[in-house]
Amino acid sequence: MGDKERIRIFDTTLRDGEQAPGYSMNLEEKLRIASRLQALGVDIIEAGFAIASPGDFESVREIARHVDGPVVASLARALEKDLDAAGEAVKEARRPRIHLFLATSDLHLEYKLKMTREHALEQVRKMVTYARNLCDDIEFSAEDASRSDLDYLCKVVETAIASGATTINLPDTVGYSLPHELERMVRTVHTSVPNMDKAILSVHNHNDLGFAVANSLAGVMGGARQVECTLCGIGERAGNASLEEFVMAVKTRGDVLPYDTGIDTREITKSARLLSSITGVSVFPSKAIVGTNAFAHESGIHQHGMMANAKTYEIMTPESVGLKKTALVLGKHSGQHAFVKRLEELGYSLPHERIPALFEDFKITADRKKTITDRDLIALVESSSTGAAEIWHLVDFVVNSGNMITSTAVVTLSKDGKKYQEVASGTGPVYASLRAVEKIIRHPFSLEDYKLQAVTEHRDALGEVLVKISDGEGFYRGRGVSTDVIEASILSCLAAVNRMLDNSSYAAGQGLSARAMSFENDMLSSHSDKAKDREVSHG
Ligand SMILES: CC(=O)SCCNC(=O)CCNC(=O)[C@H](O)C(C)(C)COP(=O)(O)OP(=O)(O)OC[C@H]1O[C@@H](n2cnc3c(N)ncnc32)[C@H](O)[C@@H]1OP(=O)(O)O
Ligand SMILES: CC(C)C(=O)C(=O)O
Repeated sequence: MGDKERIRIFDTTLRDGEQAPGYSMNLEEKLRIASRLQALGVDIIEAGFAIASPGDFESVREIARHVDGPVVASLARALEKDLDAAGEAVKEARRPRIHLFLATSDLHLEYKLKMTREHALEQVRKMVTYARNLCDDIEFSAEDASRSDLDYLCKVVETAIASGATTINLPDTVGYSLPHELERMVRTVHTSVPNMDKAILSVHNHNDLGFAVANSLAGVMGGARQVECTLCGIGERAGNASLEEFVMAVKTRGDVLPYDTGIDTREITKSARLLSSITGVSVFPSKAIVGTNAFAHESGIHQHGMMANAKTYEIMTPESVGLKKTALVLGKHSGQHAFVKRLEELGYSLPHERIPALFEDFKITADRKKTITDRDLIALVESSSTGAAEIWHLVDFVVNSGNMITSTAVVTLSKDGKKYQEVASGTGPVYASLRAVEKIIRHPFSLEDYKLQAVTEHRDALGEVLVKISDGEGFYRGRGVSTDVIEASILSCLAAVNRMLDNSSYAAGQGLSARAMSFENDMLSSHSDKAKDREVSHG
């Protein structure tokens, strides 16, 4: 680390970040973010824009009072009243800073500020001098620097430093620069402003074209030693450079980037989560570093590689950003290696020969559901066949139902490789389907109990149906699981039917239905007993 140059991290989550619609925070929330930023190890916290409102002033002042370590800054226009407010708000900070700005591009000067270049230069001289009399640490930003005439920009920077600025910030205010242009601007200011050695050069990049982090790295290569950024990249319009992306780029590519930051990267995830919980805005799942997918793998080939060596598909460890571990998410792209591993983690060491069928069921479920949770897997394993002979199988079904019509169901089952189809109607689609089953199997039964419940959360949850049927000889239970409740109902009914028919042939030999009865007794005495439950499941 010794030969690496230190880049200061200037966090503006509470100022530029808060300027994004939907990200307003109250005093208590800002204090929580500020103390998180302190734990993260940022060098400067821009706490707000003191003149903007009494609430903003109060927030800056309270953060200045509470923060211990980082510099606390307030933004100000190049106006005495703004500088007075900013100076007053940060004065109790252990390390206060006033950050004033004035635009330098002809576009902003002519249309927005209605100033000539000369007038603006004089205003910079006067206002930086004024600010320096209020505070020793003065940052001057040349707003819209990247669209400013470069010679004029250099003159403004020289004047600001001569008037007492200790940090010079060159914003790409509208995210217009390409990385090589940004680097060139910073390098030109760095090498041609005569008194540049008396101030630190800084960059502040917006993300309108998605270059904010790339431009920040380019700025550093051009000579900047302060980078302005925000948690999760929030900020005006498309946002600012994201703190976590810049910091992790510097850390991860330390082989070619001879820089270092003071950030404790293990605090990153916690910080992003706090921001999200305070603002109520969730992080885009694919967001680099802090998105829920940033350390998650769903495809079989990647999961297999990850199980062999995590470096195959991860360039940084989840622990390095404060995450516990990589997530191997099971979905339709997953393979058997990850599937078996997850089952083992859930406590299922299944015989080898059961895996292909289970995996096939898993793929069918995964085609229907967006993600497969642990509860889905448990439901799949638990509902796989282990008990009664599989006499009848579901081939397909169609139901026609509505609140103004009688429900009808067309069900096709197979037995010994032959298909059988029946149509039935009923007061609801489940009833109609079960009647069609009854017609096909030609063995009357009554439905004694029916329970439907979601086994997993979310709208695409697996539904579990538990039925109890009776043929007058005994009671038989069945369980079915599917994302479709009608299908789950038919499957549960078939599980019970197969049990019933299996038992009938047994009973025909024995002359009684003792097995069914004793099973029923078991079920009644231990309703939640998984082993019994498995005994009647349909495969
Ligand atoms: C690039 C950036 O992110 S800059 C920061 C942007 N953030 C914000 O604007 C959030 C906080 N802002 C506010 O609360 C308000 O805009 C205030 C309190 C600062 C000013 O409000 P108002 O006095 O009502 O002015 P308003 O916002 O309508 O217009 C901006 C005024 O500031 C002037 N101005 C803009 N930038 C500067 C500057 N750097 N130095 C001096 N004056 C400036 C404009 O010319 C305009 O002046 P005018 O009122 O004489 O025409
Ligand atoms: C005030 C400056 C730093 C700014 O936010 C910008 O130019 O985007």
